[in-house]
Amino acid sequence: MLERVLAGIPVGESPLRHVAHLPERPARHADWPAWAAPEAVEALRARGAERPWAHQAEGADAVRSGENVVVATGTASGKSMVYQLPVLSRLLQDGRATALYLSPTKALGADQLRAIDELELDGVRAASYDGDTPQVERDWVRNHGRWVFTNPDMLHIGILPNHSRWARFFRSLHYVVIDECHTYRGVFGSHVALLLRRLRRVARHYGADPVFVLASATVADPGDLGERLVGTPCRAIIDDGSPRGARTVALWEPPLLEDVVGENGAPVRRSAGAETARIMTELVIEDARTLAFVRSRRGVELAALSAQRSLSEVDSSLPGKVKAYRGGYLPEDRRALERALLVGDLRAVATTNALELGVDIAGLDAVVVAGYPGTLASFWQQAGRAGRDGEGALVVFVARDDPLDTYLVHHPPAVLERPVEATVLDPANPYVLEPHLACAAAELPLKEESFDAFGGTAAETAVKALTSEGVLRKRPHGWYWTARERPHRSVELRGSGGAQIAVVEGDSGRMLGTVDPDSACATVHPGAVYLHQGQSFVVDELDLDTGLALVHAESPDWTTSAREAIDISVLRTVERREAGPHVSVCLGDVEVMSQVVGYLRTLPSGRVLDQVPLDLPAHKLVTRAVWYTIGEELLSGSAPGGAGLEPARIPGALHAAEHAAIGLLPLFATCDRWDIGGVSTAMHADTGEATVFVHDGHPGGAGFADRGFAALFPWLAATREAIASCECPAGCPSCVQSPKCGNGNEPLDKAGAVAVLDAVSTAGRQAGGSAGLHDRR
Ligand SMILES: Nc1ncnc2c1ncn2[C@@H]1O[C@H](COP(=O)(O)OP(=O)(O)OP(=O)(O)O)[C@@H](O)[C@H]1O
Repeated sequence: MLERVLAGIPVGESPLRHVAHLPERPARHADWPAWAAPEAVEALRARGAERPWAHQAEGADAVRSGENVVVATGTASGKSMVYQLPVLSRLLQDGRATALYLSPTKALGADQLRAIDELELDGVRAASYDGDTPQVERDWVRNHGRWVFTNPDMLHIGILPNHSRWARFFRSLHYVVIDECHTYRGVFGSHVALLLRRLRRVARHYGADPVFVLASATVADPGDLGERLVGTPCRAIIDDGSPRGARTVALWEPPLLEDVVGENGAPVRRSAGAETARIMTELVIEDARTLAFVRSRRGVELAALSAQRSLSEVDSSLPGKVKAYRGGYLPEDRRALERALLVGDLRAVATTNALELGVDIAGLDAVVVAGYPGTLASFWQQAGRAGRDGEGALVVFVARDDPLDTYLVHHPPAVLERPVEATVLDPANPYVLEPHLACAAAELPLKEESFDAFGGTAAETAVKALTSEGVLRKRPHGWYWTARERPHRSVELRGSGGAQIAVVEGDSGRMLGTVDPDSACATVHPGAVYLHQGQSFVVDELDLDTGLALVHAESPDWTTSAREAIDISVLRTVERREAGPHVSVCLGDVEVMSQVVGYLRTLPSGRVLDQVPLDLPAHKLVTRAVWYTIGEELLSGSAPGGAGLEPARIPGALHAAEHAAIGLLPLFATCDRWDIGGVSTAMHADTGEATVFVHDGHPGGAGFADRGFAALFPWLAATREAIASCECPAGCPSCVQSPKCGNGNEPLDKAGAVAVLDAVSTAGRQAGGSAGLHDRR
């Protein structure tokens, strides 16, 4: 297959940066546990699981014996059985017992519910309770449901606030299943962690103490993720006993285009999407069943279309064998596509990450990953769809024009040998904690004993703040919510809070969706191209006062990206480390003033059409940041190991180092480059020195800057490598240009950035690496 996709490319122009062969892994089996209900075992066997794999038996045993468990094994390793076996057995053996299943999306919940229904076990009474459940059915589920399938949003807004109507269910709650729990990261993860603390408190109120079963893609330290999410220790099951076929992994960097120039004359690479369409075409001709993961819905449609076009020139029967798949399609259409791919009627499908989670598709011949999906965990989840028992499979990772992707294809161990990342979330963020404590108090009055479950002193401080603001009232028996309106609706689990901006089609008045007020200026500014379920709209007007963005349907050729100008001031330094006399590294609270000053229009080829100025208000954000300062002697080179930069080059060098560092932080913290921002300056008023800041993009922070602080020197070393290994002469989107730079990517000094990062890294090494640095709190 690899030879086929490389055929016709002249030697010397090969985009292949590395090829690795991953060996086959045979299955390890165990026996069905003696406690399992025979009907459940029979039903699972009838579905093809003759005997459990070793990790399934280990996990299920632990759950049955009352341990909280997080199972973090590979894609399609049968994680569902780890909860299905103990939950079904309990429901069959105890006619009162109940269980709750939570999934991050309604579609995944529906898939898992269908899998349970197909087992046809009497008396289990599994039912979904989400936004789509009709009112009459809701009453039935509350009164009779035994295994309730829902999502965090519905638990938050529909179930916990009305817990007294769910008394029967809570009283007998034995198990809570949290599927795909690695998706609960960043601010969303912090919200879900607090929601689960509220759930445990309500369950305890009814005398139940449920066991938690979490299923996760492989993540580093799953036990820690489980404990952070649930608030109590979790045993990690990681020793994967499922079989896996051999795989070849190819790292691919699209070539630079000769006749296209980007911003400031920078070279542009062929887009990952175009390259992916080409690879898909070759694989279809080779008769390989292929899945291509593309980052955007629009990209998915374009890749499928382009592959169909090329195939029509080969054989008129081939274009029909390629399709697109993404969220926003009707469930029955999605099912039909999944089936067609599984049975081989379809040869290739281009998809968004909608096919990454939960959907039971595995054993394909090839997977193409177009652009790093943000985390290694996601990458392996996607790659895991390829590989059948006893047969080879191909995985191609195609780099996008971006520093992180560049770094990865040039540093194969960072993809192939690095442990997957830990999932970052911070339930102590006061911006998240306070509203959940208000919800908790509205559910059941808060007592001092409750503080421990919500983070101890952080919770106490938050409750005091809420009391002095008049949100809660202290009475002899605890803190009470006294307003008539409950607080739940004002807490947005998937956003940072505050009133959402409604996106409305001007002509029809149809509401398409909502966006976070914090990101509205960047995503729905006038002129922005806004995608909704694959359809393209252009924003006519953004009114922040009324919370309205008016759009009309239009599909221009270009995409838009907002440009932000940012200013930062230090409110409090929480931690500070000195790396020798000239470099210090700090973590603290900052105030970020940002303003969207314009937007860039870019063609799919990468060619930048123009920058359009905008006049929008500035936005204030109080959050966490990591920053390092560099003394003048080290920048100029008068100190040993210095960067040797003329004063005129310093701003460009720092700016370039900051951009690339933002691009590389996702390697160390599970964030997206859009979750963080940065500022660099040759002289900062608060530090008195040249400073590079990288800050969280959410109020109160989401834990990303903290991760950056903990891993600063490895992070800067990777940043330096990403810049140095890019072959462009003076900076391009693959290394130091940023897609959201408010200064139009000027000034940028690529060589200067390498010199600065070398000087800082040397100072760090001489000070004894990150572990040996002098700490000052
Ligand atoms: N012990 C077993 N023996 C044979 N097949 C099994 C066994 N356990 C599970 N399977 C099958 O393996 C496939 C994957 O199972 P499942 O969907 O539970 O995996 P998963 O780890 O949850 O997947 P994902 O990574 O997509 O979340 C299913 O088709 C299931 O029927």
